[in-house]
This record gives sequence, C-alpha cells and structure tokens, in this order.
Amino acid sequence: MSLISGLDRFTLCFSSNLLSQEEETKSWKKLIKIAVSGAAGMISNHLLFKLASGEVFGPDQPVALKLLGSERSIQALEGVAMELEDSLFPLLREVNIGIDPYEVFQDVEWALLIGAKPRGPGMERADLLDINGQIFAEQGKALNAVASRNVKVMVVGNPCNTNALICMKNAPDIPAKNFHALTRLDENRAKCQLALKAGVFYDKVSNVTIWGNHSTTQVPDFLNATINGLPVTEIIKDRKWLEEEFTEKVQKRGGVLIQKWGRSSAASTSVSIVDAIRSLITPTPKGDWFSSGVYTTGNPYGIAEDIIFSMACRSKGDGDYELVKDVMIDDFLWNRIKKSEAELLAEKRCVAHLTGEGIAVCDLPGDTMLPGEM
Ligand SMILES: NC(=O)C1=CN([C@@H]2O[C@H](COP(=O)(O)OP(=O)(O)OC[C@H]3O[C@@H](n4cnc5c(N)ncnc54)[C@H](OP(=O)(O)O)[C@@H]3O)[C@@H](O)[C@H]2O)C=CC1
Ligand SMILES: O=C([O-])CC(=O)C(=O)O
Repeated sequence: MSLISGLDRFTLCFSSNLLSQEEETKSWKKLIKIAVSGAAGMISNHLLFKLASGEVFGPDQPVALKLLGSERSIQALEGVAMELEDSLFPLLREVNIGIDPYEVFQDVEWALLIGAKPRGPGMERADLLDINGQIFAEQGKALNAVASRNVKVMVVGNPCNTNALICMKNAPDIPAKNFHALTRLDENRAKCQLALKAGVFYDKVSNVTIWGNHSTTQVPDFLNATINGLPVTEIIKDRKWLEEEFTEKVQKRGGVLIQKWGRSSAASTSVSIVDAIRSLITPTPKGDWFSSGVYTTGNPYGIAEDIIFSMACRSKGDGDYELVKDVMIDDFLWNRIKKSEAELLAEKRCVAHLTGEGIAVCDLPGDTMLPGEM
C-alpha cells in the first residue's frame, strides 16, 4: 500500500482506510489539494507534517499533498513522501510528487511556493530577482492554466514580495487578491520583541502590522500595536527603543539567526506559514488584524498601486481578506513606509521582463537586503 503517486514511479493504490463516499459526506469535509514547492527544503520539512497532521486545516479536513521538486531534489522528495507515509496521518489521503508544475498544480486550492534559489556569494540582488523571478513566472503560468480558479497562493521563497507579484502577473485568470507574500514571520518576531520588552506573554500583544517588503526596509508598526488592549507606546515609553532597537531587531532578525545557526529560519517560518493560512480560514478576532504581503491596487493608505506590500488585513475566515482602514500613520511610519515602497518599485522595474511590462531597468537601492543577508 502506498499513499504516494507521481513521476510514474509510484502508483496510487492507497485505499485501506479511505472513507466511503457516504461516510465522507457525513463526517469529513471534502478533500483539499495543497501544492508545496521546494518540498524537499528545510521549511517544508517542518511544514508538510503540520499540514498532514490537521494542525492547519482542522481535524475533519482530509488533505492531498502535491509536492513540487526538481531533477536536483527528486530523490530527496521521494524520501520526504516516504516519511509522510510512515507517519500514518489519518487525514493525509494522498501524496503526489512531481517536477512539472502543470501536473503538480492541477486543481490545487492552495499553493505554498517555498522553493527558490538562495543568494550565493557574489551574486547580485538583480541576478537573484531574475533567477527566482523566472521560477515564479513559470509557476504563475502553470497555476493560471490548471489550478482551482480560486486558488490561494502563498509565496515564501525570496524575494517573496516581488516573486509574488511576478507569479500574480503571470496568472491573470486568478484574482490578484489571492496572492500573498509571507510577512507573518516578521509579525511574529515583532510580537516576540514587544512582549519581551513589556514583560508580558506573547498573547497579550496584538494589532501588530508589518508594512512593506520582506527585507530590511520592512516597517514593524509599534504605533498601532497594543498590549493588553492599550497602545504599545503607553506601555513601552522608551520611544527611542521602539524607533531604533526594536525596529532594527525585527528587520535583521533573520540575518542574526543565520549568523548563529548557519542556516535560515525554517521551523519558525513553517509556524508562521501555518499562522498565515489559519488567519485566512478562521475569522480574525474582533478588533485585531494580521499582516500579509498583498496587492496594493485600491489600498486606502496611499501606498503605490500595483505592488505586493505587507499591510494590515482582516478575514471573515472564508479564505479572503479585507484591508484594515482604521489605522494611524504618523510621519515616522509614513517615511519608513515610503522607503520600503521605493525598494519594491525598484524591484518591480527590475523584473519588468517577467511581468510583461517591457524592458527591465535595475536601479536597486544599495542599502537594502533580504532579512538573511545582513
Ligand atoms: N518569507 C519569509 O519569511 C522567509 C522566506 N524564506 C525563503 O524561503 C525559501 C526556502 O527556504 P528553505 O526551505 O530554508 O531553503 P532550502 O535551501 O532548504 O530549500 C529551498 C528549495 O528551493 C529549491 N530551489 C528552486 N530553485 C533552486 C535553485 N535554482 N537552486 C537551488 N535550489 C532551488 C530547491 O528545491 P528543488 O530543487 O526541489 O526546486 C530547494 O529544496 C528561500 O528563498 C528563503 O530565503 C526563508 C525564511 C523566511
Ligand atoms: O533571507 C532568508 O532566507 C531568511 C529570511 O527571509 C528570514 O529569516 O526572514
């Protein structure tokens, strides 16, 4: 018996505890198909087991995992699939592996796009944008061709905001609103720092927005954040700490971790992907919000249109979201937001050849980096 299918090496013959159709309609929800790229990578190694366990979509939600790899990773991918199979997750109905996004993305309702080339020594940021951009352009086209018409796409692979924009532009038949770049890890990092400084537990911190790019220009918003329902600025009165130390700590957290660990955050990133998905499929607690990198066109804040920018979102739990209107933006916040916006506009000009918007011109600001690059 095997759950695994894909690449013609495995045949799907799992059936031993498959519920009959009648039982299924009584007690279990309809199977959902979830694609994960970079499935043999470090983040996926944590995430896939959470998806299969029911931790993400719930204890009555059967899942099919469709794992996208490459020639490079196919052996590893088979190993990952075997481990999933050996874990005997009752909700995991099917594991499919493949290297062709047009096969792997067939009918998927969620696409978690994690695979991306890491920036190597001496590689220009423009080169990274181009190499990874090509991956995301191809995957956008594949999603457009074969995925569910309402697929939700979560881009994790860096530079995730611009990769998400490229993916979205190559998938014109899928609503632009369905594309997200993961900035939830940054939000979680910000909450952790505020809780530690205030001497409270993490769950007392809410309304934390990350504005902008998942890079060192990101803006962790302490102005609108609350602790125990009170403005953070009333609890932590050290404004200098908030503007300088806190902000920089969150912006550079990824890089500091790489220096210590020798690799980038994988476990906490997978936790934040779970948080990001759950924020879309469960109603946002009253008065609170969450951060996600989403499409700016029509935003109420005056941020440039047609980029993917992290902003404050609320969801009714139906997979969709709306932008939060009642946020304060002072000069400090606005100046920082403009810097991150300028970086994303520069990244966008750099990938114009991949978004169908003409000839690329790369004039990236030199002083900004991915969180892991400091
Ligand atoms: N948004 C966020 O908050 C965060 C984003 N990240 C980003 O997530 C991505 C994945 O991280 P992680 O899982 O730790 O990385 P890994 O290096 O463990 O895995 C990355 C996967 O990317 C795939 N890949 C695609 N193209 C290439 C290529 N040209 N060269 C090498 N590998 C490639 C590989 O899979 P295959 O061969 O199967 O394609 C590989 O397994 C990275 O881009 C990282 O920067 C990390 C932390 C936080
Ligand atoms: O740059 C990286 O790969 C790591 C990263 O995004 C982060 O830790 O936030």
